[in-house]
Amino acid sequence: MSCASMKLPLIDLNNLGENDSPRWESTKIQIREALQEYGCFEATFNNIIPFELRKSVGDGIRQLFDLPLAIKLLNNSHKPLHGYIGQNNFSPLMESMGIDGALSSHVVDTFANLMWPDQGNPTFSKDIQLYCEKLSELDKIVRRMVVESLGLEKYIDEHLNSMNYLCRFQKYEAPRTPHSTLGFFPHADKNIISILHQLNHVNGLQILTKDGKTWIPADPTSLDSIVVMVATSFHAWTNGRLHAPIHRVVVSGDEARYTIGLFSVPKEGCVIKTPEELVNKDHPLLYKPFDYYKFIDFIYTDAGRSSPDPLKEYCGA
Ligand SMILES: O=C(O)CCC(=O)C(=O)O
Ligand SMILES: [Fe+2]
Repeated sequence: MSCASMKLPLIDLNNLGENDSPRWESTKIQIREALQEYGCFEATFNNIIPFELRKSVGDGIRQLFDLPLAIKLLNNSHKPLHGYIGQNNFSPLMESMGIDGALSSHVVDTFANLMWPDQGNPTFSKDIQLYCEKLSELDKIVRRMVVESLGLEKYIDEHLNSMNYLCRFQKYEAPRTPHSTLGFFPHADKNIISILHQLNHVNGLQILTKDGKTWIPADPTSLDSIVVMVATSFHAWTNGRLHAPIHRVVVSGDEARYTIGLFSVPKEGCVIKTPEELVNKDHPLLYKPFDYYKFIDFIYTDAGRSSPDPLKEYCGA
């Protein structure tokens, strides 16, 4: 069932101050609780992403999806889910594109030159870089707080340095029917942390509660707010202390939905290994160390596709 009256925890991340300040410490507790119980929260972060930047990013992404299909198909990648996805059988209303390594100006310029071959798109490049830079700060704050809250300060640098950032843009075509239609099938993300930002007024993201009974609408309180979500590999690293929620997108009406996501993804060759400090009698080891991209390859095998819990299937302890 879907429950319109339930809401995600709302956490204000403006003016956090230094590590160890009272605001930092109290926010850390809120984040840890939200990620344990819901696997996600809604963050207000409006001092960090100016209104003009959000608007300009939104305009750029509309222009991007309006490009001819032959151009959009040039956004390809050998990694699954990193390049263009057209209206596929699983999610026919969705179209999605990605920039792998979006904090590098060279990477973003290369993408823009591919999409707009005449003269690139300097506004788009500048906006996306700045935007990803800002959202990556948010990702780092959240990961630092989680690691601190687990008493694992000594792992912070290693943890912060072992990630790349994948930026993805999503468009969900308006179904133009009165009833709700699935825009993105139910799934848990596989990476570390996903940050999702809805760019227009068309809602649709829903998060399944931990007990699997209720879909909570993640409708943003304001267009400045952002959803921060735990993905499977972070759930594994924390030995199950953080929940990686199943989520889906359901759309209705006559207007397309646009979103942008920034995903922290382990670097190539990175092995996810639960720190020994998190394993004890009450918390037996859930997953053996695994190579992130080998796990992703497994998901696309027959065994991976048919498993309700592919990580457990792949490397359950
Ligand atoms: O577009 C959205 O709101 C959700 C996208 C999503 O779940 C994903 O890209 O993994
Ligand atoms: Fe997702």
